[in-house]
Amino acid sequence: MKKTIRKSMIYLILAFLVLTIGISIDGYVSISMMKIIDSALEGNMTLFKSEAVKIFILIGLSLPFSILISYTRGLYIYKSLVKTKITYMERLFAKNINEFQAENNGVYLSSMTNDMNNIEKKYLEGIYEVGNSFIGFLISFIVIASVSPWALFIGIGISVASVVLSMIVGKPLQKHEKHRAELFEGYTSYIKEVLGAFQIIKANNLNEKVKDDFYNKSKDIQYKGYTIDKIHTYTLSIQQFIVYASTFSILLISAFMAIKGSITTGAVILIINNMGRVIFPLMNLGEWFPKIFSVKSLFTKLDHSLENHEDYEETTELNNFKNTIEFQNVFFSYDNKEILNDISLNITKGEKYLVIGPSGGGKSTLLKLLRKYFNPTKGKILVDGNDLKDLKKESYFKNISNVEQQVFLFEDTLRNNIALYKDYNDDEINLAIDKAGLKDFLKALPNGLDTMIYDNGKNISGGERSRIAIARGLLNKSDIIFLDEAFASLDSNVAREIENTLLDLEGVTIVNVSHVIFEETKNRYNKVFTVKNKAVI
Ligand SMILES: Nc1ncnc2c1ncn2[C@@H]1O[C@H](COP(=O)(O)OP(=O)(O)OP(=O)(O)O)[C@@H](O)[C@H]1O
Repeated sequence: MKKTIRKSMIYLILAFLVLTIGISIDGYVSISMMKIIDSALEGNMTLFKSEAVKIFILIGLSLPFSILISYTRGLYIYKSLVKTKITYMERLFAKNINEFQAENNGVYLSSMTNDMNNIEKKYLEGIYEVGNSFIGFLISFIVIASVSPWALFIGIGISVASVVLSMIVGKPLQKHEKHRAELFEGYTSYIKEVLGAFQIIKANNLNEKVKDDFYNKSKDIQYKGYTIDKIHTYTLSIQQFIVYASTFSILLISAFMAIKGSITTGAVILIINNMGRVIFPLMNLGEWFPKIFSVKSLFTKLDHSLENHEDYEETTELNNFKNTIEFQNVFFSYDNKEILNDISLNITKGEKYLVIGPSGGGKSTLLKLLRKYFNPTKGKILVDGNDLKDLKKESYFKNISNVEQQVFLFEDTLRNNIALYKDYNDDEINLAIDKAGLKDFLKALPNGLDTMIYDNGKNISGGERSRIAIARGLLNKSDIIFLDEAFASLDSNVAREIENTLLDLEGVTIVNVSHVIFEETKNRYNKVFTVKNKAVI
């Protein structure tokens, strides 16, 4: 993820360039001020006139530059953050389905909210602030050093002490930030779960338990935040002490030098004026370095959660499914739990298959292998002679439609939910709706296909959801449709009707995992597979 941010470096360089010019103008203004004060003390009218003109020009320039400084800063943060978020999404959707499902979604939710916020507030803003401080410090330092080289030595001492201190403090902070990010993951998952289980919690009087759990989780996060803030406060106090002690040393030295006559009164005022510009950047460095270091562990965590552990290179495209899917001595285990043992079977294009068997027997697992969510632990699945493992996911997925047990509905129109954002005309959509048994449902909707579905279809019944998923599959005109308990929420007449429609589809291969079995439709399947005791009969 860090590499992504580096790609927005050009905006950072632009921002620093504008910053350097803006701060240099301020530096010139203070040198001019020194000369004007000295000209007044010496009664030198020529010097006064030339410096007065200069100072007006410089002050005139400072306005557009201060506007440009905030504009380029904003542009850098905006471009870098958008790029980081987009890269995160791209990498997230490059994850294998099985590996994504193995993780708790809370990890990703927390990364997209809390971690991204930390990257913006601590890393991106931190890098800018460090650059700003460094440039500011350097220019004020040159300005002071041009009238008093002694300040140079003291300044170097201050910088070294501040930077070393920040590095030392940065280490434990990294550990605490990493721990806080982990606590946030747990917290986000918990909130997701509690909101999802709102009805169950209310109906079973679990409010008190939820309150206690919530208290413990929030307390841990807040306490971690408090620990991190404490470390920041200690560092800042020590930094302030170092900076103040050094500042007053510079002040005393410059006053002493003025008494001795080695610098002018104007130079003393210049040093005092610029002292703030040296102090502030140093304190800023002390504040931002530890924050930047603390985010380093977040990048490692993000990269780790986005990695695919099984990094197999898929090499083959599948344009159309033409002949067969063949299981050759397939074994499959979740971790060490064996579910399928030495399965060999054939699925032929255009034929219809019913998959039945006891609960927990492995029917959905068989379907997951067919859907390429998992690869076999041993053995091969060949699609038209190509190893399914080698088929590029996108090309395989174009040929199949999945009607899942859990149907997700987007917050969008019914049309987009059925067409899944692809270009189909109303006639095609209406035909799929008819075949999926959604005609009466559509008639009753106030805006027909343009009716909005909200909040994952909370006003839509389980049966209507299944029929929307079936309509998706029919509209997609895929070569293969995989159904997993698609009829479970439908009344028997509707279920039988839709099943017949699916069985009538010519040239389309259907694999239907179902507990709902009708004797009259069962006979229409070319084969019935029973998945039981790790075998398929
Ligand atoms: N992701 C997973 N990790 C570990 N074990 C799993 C996973 N998914 C399923 N299992 C286990 O594998 C076995 C087979 O599950 P599967 O979902 O394939 O059964 P099924 O026949 O479809 O059951 P049902 O009819 O109840 O849906 C079960 O014992 C289940 O607990």
